[in-house]
Amino acid sequence: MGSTESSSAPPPHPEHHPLTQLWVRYRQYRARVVLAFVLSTCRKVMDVMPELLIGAAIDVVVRGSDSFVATLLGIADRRDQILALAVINAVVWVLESTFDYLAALTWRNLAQQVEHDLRLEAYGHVQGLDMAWHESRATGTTLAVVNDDVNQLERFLDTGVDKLWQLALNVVLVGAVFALSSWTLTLLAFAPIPVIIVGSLWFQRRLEPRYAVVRAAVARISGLVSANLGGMSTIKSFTAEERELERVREASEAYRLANAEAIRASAAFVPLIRMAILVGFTMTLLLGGWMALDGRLELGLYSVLVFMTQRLLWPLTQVGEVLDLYQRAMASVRRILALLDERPVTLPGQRSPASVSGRLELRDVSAGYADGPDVLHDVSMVVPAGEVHAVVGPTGAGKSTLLRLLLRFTDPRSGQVCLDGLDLRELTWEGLRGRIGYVSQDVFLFEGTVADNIAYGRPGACLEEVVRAAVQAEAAGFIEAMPHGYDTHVGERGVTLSGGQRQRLALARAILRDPAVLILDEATSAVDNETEAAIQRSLAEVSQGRTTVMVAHRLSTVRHADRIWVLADGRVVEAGTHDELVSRPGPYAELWAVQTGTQIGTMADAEVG
Ligand SMILES: Nc1ncnc2c1ncn2[C@@H]1O[C@H](COP(=O)(O)OP(=O)(O)OP(=O)(O)O)[C@@H](O)[C@H]1O
Repeated sequence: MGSTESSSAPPPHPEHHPLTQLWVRYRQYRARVVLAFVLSTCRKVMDVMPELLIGAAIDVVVRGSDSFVATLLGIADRRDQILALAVINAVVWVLESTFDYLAALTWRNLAQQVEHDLRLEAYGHVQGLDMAWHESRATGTTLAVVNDDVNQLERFLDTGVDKLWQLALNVVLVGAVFALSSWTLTLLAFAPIPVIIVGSLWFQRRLEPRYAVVRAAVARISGLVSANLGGMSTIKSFTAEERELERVREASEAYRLANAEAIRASAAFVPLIRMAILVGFTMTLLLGGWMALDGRLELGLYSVLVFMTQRLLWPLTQVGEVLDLYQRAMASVRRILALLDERPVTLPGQRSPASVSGRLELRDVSAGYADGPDVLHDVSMVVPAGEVHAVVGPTGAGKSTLLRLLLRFTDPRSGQVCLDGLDLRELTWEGLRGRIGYVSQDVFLFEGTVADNIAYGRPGACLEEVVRAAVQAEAAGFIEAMPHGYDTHVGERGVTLSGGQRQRLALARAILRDPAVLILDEATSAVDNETEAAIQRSLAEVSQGRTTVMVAHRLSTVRHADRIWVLADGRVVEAGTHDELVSRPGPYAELWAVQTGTQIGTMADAEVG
């Protein structure tokens, strides 16, 4: 859904009713929705027939050759008339069962299809939103929309819409039978309906905000639990289990109370409706009976109307339940549509050059987050194609922000970032990110095998290529030592691996991509000195012919870089080779002295680690 057809539909007005918005947005379902309504209607028509047939049968018994059936079908014999009614009855039941089956099939398949498509659309949409959007929103909140809210709509489409339609049809069809029989009884039987409708609308208005609160409470629990599961080691290390349990208890209690509020309102509905029904049913029974005794109403018709009053009014007790489902679904649809209406700020460009040399340039770049102050100020730097450059500086200096600009996770507030002289904003995602191998500070591994995780860098890579990348990233040794080697399953987020092992897998993944640009954000911070030295050697090899930008705290990691950029407070304060920088007093030389434990200026050739 969505990607093709919904995008060609005119954009629905956000203030329109959620169902109208769905109808406008997803025109591909319209034919199936209409078919489902037609089948439901046929089923309902068949459904009211048996009562009419009972009335006709009583009429046959009472009036014989003057009966309605005799007149209509031209059958004189009473036994034959009853036989004819029995045959019609059998046909009606078979038809009803058939329509019932087809209607249920259509509604349910539609519900499943919508659920499937909407979930995919919502997830696809979320993936397209800016990193800033993701960082500002609890994962669980988004999860609640993609899972729970989409399910809620499915439940409504599965049974709710059909039930609502059946109720409405019921009123119309039974109303027609009444109207054709006796106006007095019609008025009596229908008298409670306005009470029921006004009551329903009143309840609906009261329920709506309550369900919005319920949905928000669900999202809160989901957000909290998913964040806590991700941070379990921190919770345990601070023995904060009790505190966290308490926070979840509070969130769950808020959900329970919100639900209790909604239930209190919805549960009062049915008893109210029952009282209204009592009046209508009693009046039909009483006055209809008197009219039959007076000979003003045929006996057959009297029995039909008594049954029909039941049929008319009792189903209306379900209005509360259906409205319940309806309100929950509408609250969910609003949230889904609000998510789908989120627009990414960072949009891809149109260009995707066939080949890229990898020259990077920042021209007077200033950048920041949301409404906050600039965290990079007028940064200008050039990384010629094929060179290895490092960005160092104290924590909070803006190093990661600079890397984010290179990947276009965010755009500069002013200035330009260019690849091969082209502003990154002109490039497609594939044209930019497709050229980059990125190893982030917080390595993300997927549920799957080691080989799968490395091959993520280039789907379709053969095992030989995967192994070669692993060797280059100094990962082959520990992978081969694992019980199943490359087929070893790494748990969610790679929790079964050490930090250093995860980093090396991520490096192998980036190398396998064979990118023009390699971006490493603290890519070797978690490995020991020996492994780091080994990775350095392999990096020297893999960075041949590709531009590499690396951020590192450990200066020993970057000392062989072609150029080192020193950032402080969001500005470039120094730049040069390691030897140049250590040979003159400045922040780099100071940092180097601190890290090697030597005097400034005397340790240009110091070996570290
Ligand atoms: N997602 C964000 N939203 C708002 N501010 C942010 C965000 N990420 C970073 N910052 C702020 O931007 C500034 C620069 O942060 P950045 O992560 O770029 O520094 P860094 O040099 O990489 O630090 P570190 O060495 O600790 O990783 C900091 O003041 C930080 O608080």
